[in-house]
Amino acid sequence: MPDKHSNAPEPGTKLGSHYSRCFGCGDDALGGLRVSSTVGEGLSVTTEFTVTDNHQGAPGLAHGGLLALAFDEALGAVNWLIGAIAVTGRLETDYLMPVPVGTTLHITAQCDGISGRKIYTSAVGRLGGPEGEAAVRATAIFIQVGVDHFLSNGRLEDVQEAMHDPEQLRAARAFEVNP
Ligand SMILES: CCCCCCCCCCCC(=O)SCCNC(=O)CCNC(=O)[C@H](O)C(C)(C)COP(=O)(O)OP(=O)(O)OC[C@H]1O[C@@H](n2cnc3c(N)ncnc32)[C@H](O)[C@@H]1OP(=O)(O)O
Repeated sequence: MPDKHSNAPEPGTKLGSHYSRCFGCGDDALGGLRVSSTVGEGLSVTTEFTVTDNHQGAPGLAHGGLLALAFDEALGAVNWLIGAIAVTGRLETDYLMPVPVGTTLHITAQCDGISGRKIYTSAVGRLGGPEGEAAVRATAIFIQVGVDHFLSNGRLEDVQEAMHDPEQLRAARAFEVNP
């Protein structure tokens, strides 16, 4: 298990978006999920995702791919706690119960360990409250990368815009512990 970084936010702290145009957590992504995560105990976060009319796959039920997105965000937020910049290498989801429109999925995500650049994480999403019945479970492996991953692979205009965005710079500073 990695140590929690000494600069990691305290439990109860709401984590911001890592990028304003992120479809999972950004405020500027049209139709995006806009989920936000809160620091939990140890190396964990909690994330709530409320299913709306726009998130349907089958009539009245959440689309599994969008649920996977919410889990990708929640699991990825764990990386803030260890000061790691990382991208999703593998994401596995188990759908245990249908998730109806109008319900809120209460997700708890945690770090399970690291090995080299790999960060192993897992999460459970419950309905009806944080102690409710488990509806979705997920595991993910994130791979630590350097900032050059985004500079080399991202679209230049987006990278440049992000580099001039004070909010984005604030998010990037949170990762400076492991540039
Ligand atoms: C500024 C603030 C911004 C902050 C920005 C925060 C961004 C969050 C974004 C939100 C989350 C996303 O959507 S991320 C977007 C979706 N994901 C991606 O686009 C990733 C695309 N894939 C890649 O770019 C690449 O394949 C990488 C970087 C993941 C790995 O390439 P690499 O760097 O050459 O590393 P490589 O040597 O192959 O692998 C290193 C180790 O990881 C393992 N590994 C590699 N890929 C996988 C995999 N898919 N599943 C399992 N394990 C894997 C290898 O076995 C190896 O283990 P061992 O031999 O050492 O044991």
